[in-house]
Amino acid sequence: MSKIRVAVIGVGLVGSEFIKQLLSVRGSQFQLIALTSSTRTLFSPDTPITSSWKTQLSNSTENADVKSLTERLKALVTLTDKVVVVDNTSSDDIAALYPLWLSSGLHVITPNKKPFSGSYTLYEAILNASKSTGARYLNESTVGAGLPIISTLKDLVMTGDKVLKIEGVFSGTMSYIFNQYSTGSPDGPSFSSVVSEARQKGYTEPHPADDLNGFDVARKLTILSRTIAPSPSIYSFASVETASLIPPALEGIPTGDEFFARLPEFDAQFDAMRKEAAKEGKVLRFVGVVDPTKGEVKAGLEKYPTTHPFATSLGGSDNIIMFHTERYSPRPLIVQGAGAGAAVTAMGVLSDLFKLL
Ligand SMILES: NC(=O)C1=CN([C@@H]2O[C@H](COP(=O)(O)OP(=O)(O)OC[C@H]3O[C@@H](n4cnc5c(N)ncnc54)[C@H](OP(=O)(O)O)[C@@H]3O)[C@@H](O)[C@H]2O)C=CC1
Ligand SMILES: N[C@@H](CC=O)C(=O)O
Ligand code: NA
Repeated sequence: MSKIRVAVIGVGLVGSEFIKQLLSVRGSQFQLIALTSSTRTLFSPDTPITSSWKTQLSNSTENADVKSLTERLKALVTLTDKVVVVDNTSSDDIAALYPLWLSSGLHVITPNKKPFSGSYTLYEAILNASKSTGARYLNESTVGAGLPIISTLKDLVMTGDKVLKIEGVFSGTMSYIFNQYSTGSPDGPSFSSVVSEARQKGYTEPHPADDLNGFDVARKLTILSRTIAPSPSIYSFASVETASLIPPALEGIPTGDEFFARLPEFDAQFDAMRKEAAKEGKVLRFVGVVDPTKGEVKAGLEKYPTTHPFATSLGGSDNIIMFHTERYSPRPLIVQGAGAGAAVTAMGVLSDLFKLL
């Protein structure tokens, strides 16, 4: 039986859950052979990595060295056995290695948005490297976590449907925040307290400012645009028209902890926005739009009537994504459900691994 050998890079929230789910697949053709944290590498092609992986990794004497790991992984690729790198980091340095991995015949699976939403030069290098060897990259969890968003979009495009517009709530963090914060009532919990809850629930990016500045949504919109048709017209996610929620005084704060310490200073500012929306009979929701027909890609905070589906049907970290296409018109194809959190994100990553079988 041919094998798929799996090397995991990044063993944080999603990485740990992915390992747990992977190790519980019964009768598996998958063999976990390597782990890399930001400080340690464990390369173990012969001795199984087990549910005691944390101890195995911390007992490893090898410092983290992804380039040297890459060389060893390359040597394991055969005509029948695949080797896949699962990147569970949010690192740009790791993203820069995708062309090397793919051109070395290593498949790549990831929830990391950075490789696909950064510079078009990197994105093009990823596409070309994948084409040159046939090694695949799969990134379902980059948009809507485990929800079938990328696979649905690929199916629509591949079968000749024309995408007219994709719109929705693309951020689990923003969804959670505004579902709790803006319910149509002028009062409620403080803004900083609900952001803090979103972080505790594992919905936020490693630095929560990356959610609140809208960049996470801008990255997802870039990925969707490029999945419809690769084009340098969005040179990077920074070209997306994005309305940040970060008060100017908190821009550029280096750590999440410092950011949280100062966020309560701005609760009154957010409260005024909530009150204004409630006065109009509306709620606040952070939405994104990709409109290939108008060439428009944008993300920002909008007001919706309390009867709108974005107000009535979302709870928790739900994403809702509406695909308006030639075939799905005038009523869109809609995907909805939890769009952040370790369990559903790791499930999306594992489902990509099954696609390699
Ligand atoms: N949480 C969620 O709901 C979702 C997350 N994602 C994506 O999943 C990815 C992981 O998120 P999450 O698990 O929440 O974040 P975490 O911060 O919990 O995990 C990221 C891990 O990557 C490690 N890391 C960073 N750089 C390197 C490196 N160069 N080599 C090896 N390891 C490294 C970090 O180690 P250290 O802490 O030591 O720096 C950390 O353990 C991100 O790209 C995120 O955008 C996607 C969808 C949903
Ligand atoms: N921080 C992101 C995680 C998933 O992509 C979000 O809140 O949606
Ligand atoms: Na998804």
